[in-house]
Amino acid sequence: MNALEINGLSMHAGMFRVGELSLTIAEGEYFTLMGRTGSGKSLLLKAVCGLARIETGRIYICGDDVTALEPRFRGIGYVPQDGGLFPHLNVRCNIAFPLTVRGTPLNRVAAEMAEAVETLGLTPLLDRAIRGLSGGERQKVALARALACRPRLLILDEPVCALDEPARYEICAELCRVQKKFNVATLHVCHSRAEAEQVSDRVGVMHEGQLIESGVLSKLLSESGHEAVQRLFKTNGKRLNHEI
Ligand SMILES: Nc1ncnc2c1ncn2[C@@H]1O[C@H](COP(=O)(O)OP(=O)(O)OP(=O)(O)O)[C@@H](O)[C@H]1O
Repeated sequence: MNALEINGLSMHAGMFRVGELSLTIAEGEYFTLMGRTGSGKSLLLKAVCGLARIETGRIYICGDDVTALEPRFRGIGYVPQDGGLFPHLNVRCNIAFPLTVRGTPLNRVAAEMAEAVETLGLTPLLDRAIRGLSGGERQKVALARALACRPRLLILDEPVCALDEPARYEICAELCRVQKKFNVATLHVCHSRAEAEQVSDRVGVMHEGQLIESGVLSKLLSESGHEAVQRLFKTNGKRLNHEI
């Protein structure tokens, strides 16, 4: 069974149109979505999360049709670009937040979040305020929060874009390790070929609202005849590790 299946999705925002677009991500697969700025990646993520209205198509998560479901019932762990942490809550309360809003009994919250906390080495930070954490620590907290509810699909929107290069590498290595440990299918938007090479099983390329190519990155690099794909990776490859 696929972790995510999108069939014939179309939507628009202002004058911009996405689709029709179909995509599948297998159970446990790490899928990276790339594309020039403004190609529609964030709109697609919002549609999958249930934060934007679609016009046609269906979205299935682990076989369940979630097209009409509210975001909180879709079983998605979402890490937005800026981490989206609550500055007035400490690390522990940030990670616990999705469990408490789903009504997890208070005496079960610590146990439910323990694996995510331990896997990401966050135990020493639990009582810290969000202010004062490093960028990498914030990203780990955001990731632990997304994993605490044991999502069926993890969605990461440029999760390391605010970090310097060594920190990006470290957090991406951590992402791979944690993703495998939780065996959670992952949809990760990024702009860096180096990042995609480090984490992905497969890569998809969006261009002007369409998913124009998807596959193993090395194959896309050597075999794709699509001009937009070649242009994307040519620019990206020359300035490896830099955003386009
Ligand atoms: N609410 C909106 N109203 C009008 N236009 C929108 C709206 N949201 C997005 N767009 C437009 O849709 C297009 C795609 O936006 P989107 O944010 O999905 O791009 P992206 O590929 O995620 O870009 P980036 O890599 O820069 O984050 C852009 O031209 C954007 O201006």
